[in-house]
Amino acid sequence: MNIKQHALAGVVEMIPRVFTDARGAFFESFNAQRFAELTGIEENWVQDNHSISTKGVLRGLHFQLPPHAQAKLVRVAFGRSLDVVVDIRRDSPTYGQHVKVMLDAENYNMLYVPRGFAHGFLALEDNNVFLYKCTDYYHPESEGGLCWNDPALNIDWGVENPNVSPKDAVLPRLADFNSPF
Ligand SMILES: Cc1cn([C@H]2C[C@H](O)[C@@H](COP(=O)(O)OP(=O)(O)O[C@H]3O[C@H](C)C(=O)[C@H](O)[C@H]3O)O2)c(=O)[nH]c1=O
Repeated sequence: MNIKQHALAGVVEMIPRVFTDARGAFFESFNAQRFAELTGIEENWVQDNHSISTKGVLRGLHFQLPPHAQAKLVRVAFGRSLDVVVDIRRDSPTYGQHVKVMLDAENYNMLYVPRGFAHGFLALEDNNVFLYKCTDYYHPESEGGLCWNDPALNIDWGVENPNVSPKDAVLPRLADFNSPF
């Protein structure tokens, strides 16, 4: 497995070692020991999520508030997604900044999203299968989010009118968000 640090401290992309043969391919999609060795990060992963989207669906930008904040390990098992992570750690020098990572099932890459970051993705193909591990359980009372097209975030999603849930359509802008991170 190779890792790539991104511009936002703590956000790490991993590309696993893939074994191919005449039958197809095999790779370890998660190995706690290898993860800790490579990233120096020790996490207790407690929940796996499986998210299926049609092309043009945008989910985000989401997070859970402390004490139920989640780190996530995200990947695409079928299709491609433009994954976006926004730094919402109030004292961070990169507060409000984002990174975009193309998660492609054919590249097998995955992304570690630490606590203190808002997360979202745009499904670029139909039957998009987005899988991710979380370090805390779903706690709906702690759900938070930011508006996907907040001009202050300046995120170029590459689309004008994604398919956004009614809940996501009314998420606040960064200026109206008082970060507890
Ligand atoms: C997240 C979650 C949702 N649900 C239920 C609640 C709703 O009845 C239904 C859909 O939930 P929601 O519309 O919040 O799903 P997404 O819009 O995909 O939310 C996720 O999208 C972005 C990309 C994230 O990073 C978060 O993990 C998460 O917020 O699943 C659960 O039962 N458990 C869960 O962990």
